[in-house]
Amino acid sequence: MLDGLVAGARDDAARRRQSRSLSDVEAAAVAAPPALDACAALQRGERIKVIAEVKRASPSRGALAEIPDPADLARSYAAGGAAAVSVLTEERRFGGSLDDLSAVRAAVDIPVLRKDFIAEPYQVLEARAAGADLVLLIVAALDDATLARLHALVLELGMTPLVETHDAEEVRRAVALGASVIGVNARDLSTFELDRDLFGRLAPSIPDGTVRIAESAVSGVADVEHYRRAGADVVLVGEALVTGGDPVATLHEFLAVT
Ligand SMILES: O=C(O)c1ccccc1NCC(=O)[C@H](O)[C@H](O)COP(=O)(O)O
Repeated sequence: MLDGLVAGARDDAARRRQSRSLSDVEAAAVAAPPALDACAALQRGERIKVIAEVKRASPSRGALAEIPDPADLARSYAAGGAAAVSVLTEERRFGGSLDDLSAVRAAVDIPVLRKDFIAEPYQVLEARAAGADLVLLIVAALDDATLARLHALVLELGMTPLVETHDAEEVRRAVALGASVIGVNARDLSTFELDRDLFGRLAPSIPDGTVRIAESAVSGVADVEHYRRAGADVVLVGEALVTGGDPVATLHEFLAVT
């Protein structure tokens, strides 16, 4: 499944490159207003922090929510106290786009994450050009050399890499890279099964001082409490916010967790 998602994202990037060359996107990335300090925004606090996701659909769940105006949803997330907004920009299975990212960037003054299947420098440059502050790098999708190259490029452009892991070996690779923000995704990318205890098993291997993010599988406040007890500084939440009624009220519930 992951290979297919990465291949699709690469094909889509190649198509966009037909109308926007590497040098054009590079110039736009350099000219974009500076990225916000996402690492500072996500540092451990007295209360848990939330990255709130703009998520229309997913391979595991199909269509989730219409979201005609991602900027409006992002404003609600910011009003509810989210520390950052995640925008799924993958087009085929998640129904997202870089236009969504640009619209969200223009609407909020908190950090914005490009959540996609990033495998090439062109996609990192696109992210910066669209105003992203954070870029997802999925360890399972990248060999060490590519991971290091993309990680360095994200930093060079002033953004923060969110390095996503699924097992102990991937955490080891993320730590070896010097990642300052590491996510553990509870969703198995092959079976889509959710394991809410995975974060707790892997978190002790993530060095102190690193921002530890528990990604996926929050369906209610009990899951946020569970992740916090296991050491999460931040939870990344999609489905529960886009399907749960008033996102501001849901965020207030989650953000009360100490
Ligand atoms: O959500 C999926 O089905 C999915 C499948 C394959 C790769 C990635 C996938 N999701 C991306 C994410 O990591 C989540 O959107 C994000 O962590 C929020 O998860 P949730 O709160 O469970 O919607």
